Amino acid sequence: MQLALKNINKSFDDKQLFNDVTFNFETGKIYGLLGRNGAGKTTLFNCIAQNLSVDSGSIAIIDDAGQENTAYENTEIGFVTTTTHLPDFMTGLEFVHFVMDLNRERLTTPYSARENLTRYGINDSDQNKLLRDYSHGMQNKVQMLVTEVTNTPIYLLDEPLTSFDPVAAYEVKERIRELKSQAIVIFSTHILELAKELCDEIVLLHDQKLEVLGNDKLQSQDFEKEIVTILSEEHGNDTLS
Ligand SMILES: Nc1ncnc2c1ncn2[C@@H]1O[C@H](COP(=O)(O)OP(=O)(O)OP(=O)(O)O)[C@@H](O)[C@H]1O
Repeated sequence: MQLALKNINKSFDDKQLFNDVTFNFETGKIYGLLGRNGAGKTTLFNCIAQNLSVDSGSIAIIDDAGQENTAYENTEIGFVTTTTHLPDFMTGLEFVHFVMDLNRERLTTPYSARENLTRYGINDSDQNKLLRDYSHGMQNKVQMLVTEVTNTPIYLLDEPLTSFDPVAAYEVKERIRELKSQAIVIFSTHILELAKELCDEIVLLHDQKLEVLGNDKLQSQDFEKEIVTILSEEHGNDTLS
C-alpha cells in the first residue's frame, strides 16, 4: 500500500506551506518527518487525516492492486496529536474499553483494556481515575494506546514520545517498530537522535517541499550537522507574492 501526495499546495493567508508537493509513502517503513517550527508538519498530518483540505492536488491511498482512492475514510488513519482530545468525564479504563468495543472488528490486540493500560505503565489505581486528572504524559499514553490497537493502515504520530518517561518511551518505540510491518508510519519529531534510531527514511519538510535525506547522510557521523545545514538554508520566500 502507498500513501500518495500528488502536486499538493496549501497556504494559510499569505504563508505558503506546500508548493506542488509530490511524495509517496510506502508500507513497511517508518518515516521521520523533520522540519523547522512552523514548516507545516502538523498541517500535513491534518491534510492526510482529512481534518483540513489541500488547496489543490490530491492525497490518495493506493492499494496493492494499484487502485487509487482519494475518498478514503478518516478511520483509515491513526492520528496521535501532540495535544490530546480525550473525554474528561471518563476514566482511563472506561475510555479504553469504549474504544476497543467500538473497534472490536478491527482490533489486533490480544490484551484486555486493563492489560493494555498496564502495558503502557498506567497502574490499577490510575486506571480508575478520570482522564481530566491524568498528567499530560498519561493522556498521551492513552491516546497512543487507543490509536495503536485499532489497526489502521496509516499511522501519523505528531511528536509522540516527547512527554513519555524513559520506560514508556522504550515500550512505545518497540510498538512503533511492530506497526511498520503492516502499516505506513510517519512521525514528526525535533529529536534528531530519535529519528536516526527509529526511522527507515528521514523526510525533510523544507522550503515548502518534501525531500528524502540520502542514506549516506542518515548514516553519517555528521548527521545532526547535515540536517541543521539543510534546514538553515533559505532558498526562497515562504510567503505568497
Ligand atoms: N488553522 C490555521 N489557520 C491559520 N494558520 C495556521 C493554521 N494552522 C496552522 N497555521 C500556520 O501554519 C504554519 C505551520 O503550522 P504547523 O503547526 O503545521 O507547523 P509545524 O511544522 O507542525 O510546527 P512545530 O514544529 O512548531 O510544531 C504556522 O505558521 C501556523 O501558524
